[in-house]
Amino acid sequence: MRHSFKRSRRGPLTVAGRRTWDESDVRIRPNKRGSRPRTKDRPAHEDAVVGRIVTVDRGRYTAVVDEDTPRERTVIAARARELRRTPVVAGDFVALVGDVSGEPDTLARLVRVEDRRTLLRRSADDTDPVERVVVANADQLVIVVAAANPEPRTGFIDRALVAAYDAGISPLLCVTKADLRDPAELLSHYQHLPLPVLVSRTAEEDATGVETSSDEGQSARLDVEALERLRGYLDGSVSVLLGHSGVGKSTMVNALTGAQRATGGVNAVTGRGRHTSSSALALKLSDAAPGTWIIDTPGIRSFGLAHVDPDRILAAFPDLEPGIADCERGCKHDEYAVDCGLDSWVSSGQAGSSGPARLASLRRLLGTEVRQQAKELGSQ
Ligand SMILES: Nc1nc2c(ncn2[C@@H]2O[C@H](COP(=O)(O)OP(=O)(O)OP(=O)(O)O)[C@@H](O)[C@H]2O)c(=O)[nH]1
Ligand SMILES: [Zn+2]
Repeated sequence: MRHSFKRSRRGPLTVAGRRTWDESDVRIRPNKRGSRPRTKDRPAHEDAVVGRIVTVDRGRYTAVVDEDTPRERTVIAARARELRRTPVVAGDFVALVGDVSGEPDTLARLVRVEDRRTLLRRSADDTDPVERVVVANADQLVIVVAAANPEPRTGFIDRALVAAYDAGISPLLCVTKADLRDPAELLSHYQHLPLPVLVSRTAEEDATGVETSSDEGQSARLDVEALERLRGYLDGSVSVLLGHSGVGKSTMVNALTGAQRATGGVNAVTGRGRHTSSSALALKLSDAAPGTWIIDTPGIRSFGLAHVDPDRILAAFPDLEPGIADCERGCKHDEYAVDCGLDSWVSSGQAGSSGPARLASLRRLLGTEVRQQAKELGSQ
């Protein structure tokens, strides 16, 4: 401990080469799914271990190190002074020095944040250009809505989709409570989007179900087929779950993770009975491939989109994207755009028979920022 403390006085300032990082300085390096961030070319802290941040709470960073080895353990760390302006979020890979034993009452020092594959972020609201980092290194954004109770909001889904496409994260729509209402009408809005859909429901009496319960202890029996399909999508990836209160998120997460949240794992270490903070929490999926995590985001309810670049949304529509070749510089390609190349691209049939519907869907997303001034995610 003393050794590493001394190092902090001289060494780690070379890590960043500058002292005034802010969130926009964080580099994002697109990378193949599943590969670990590179640690070479980094002279400082050769003795550091790299861990995955599972949650952040009041200046304490909880990381899992030696993941999927017999020495896997949870280490609590404090951020080194020179990183005090660097955002560190669930899903980040970080370098830890000092006491990394993970024993009770030990505290490691977090000295470096590795390059990120993806970064899910939001503006404070549509008019505030300051970006907030939400979750790092996610492969997938699972947008959870209920077919009914609470009523699904297409505005919420659209905003989440835009945030996902912008971040280069694949979205997945998960509709729960299909036993209460047929979600067909809701889903018709999304049939022309690059968006896999999963429908979940409680099990019929004579069907196989998975016994689970919500964080509030309400028990439910979920249809096993839907749950297994979801598990198939999650397997091998890091997935962020996003959804309003009451949609059945914790019921599902507990079914998938064996309720680590309530009984052990991370929280045995943080000393709390269950995760109560509003920050994101990464949980390992039980019986899944190494590297399968879901990150629950209980506190994230607004998704300001001021930072979004329309071209990044377009990238999610490869059949339409070539159409912008003839657009004028700065064309927003939205419904108000004049002489947008997408119109002729689609009307000349180059995007196929579903082209017009796809373009309408794309434009709905591109207009999301303009259309919705509300801060609250899903309030329209
Ligand atoms: N009918 C029906 N009810 C469900 C289903 N899934 C969950 N529920 C119930 O919906 C209620 C809310 O579920 P939760 O899991 O607490 O929802 P949540 O999204 O985690 O909500 P917060 O914990 O407030 O964030 C509970 O009473 C569940 O038992 C479902 O597929 N069908
Ligand atoms: Zn255009």
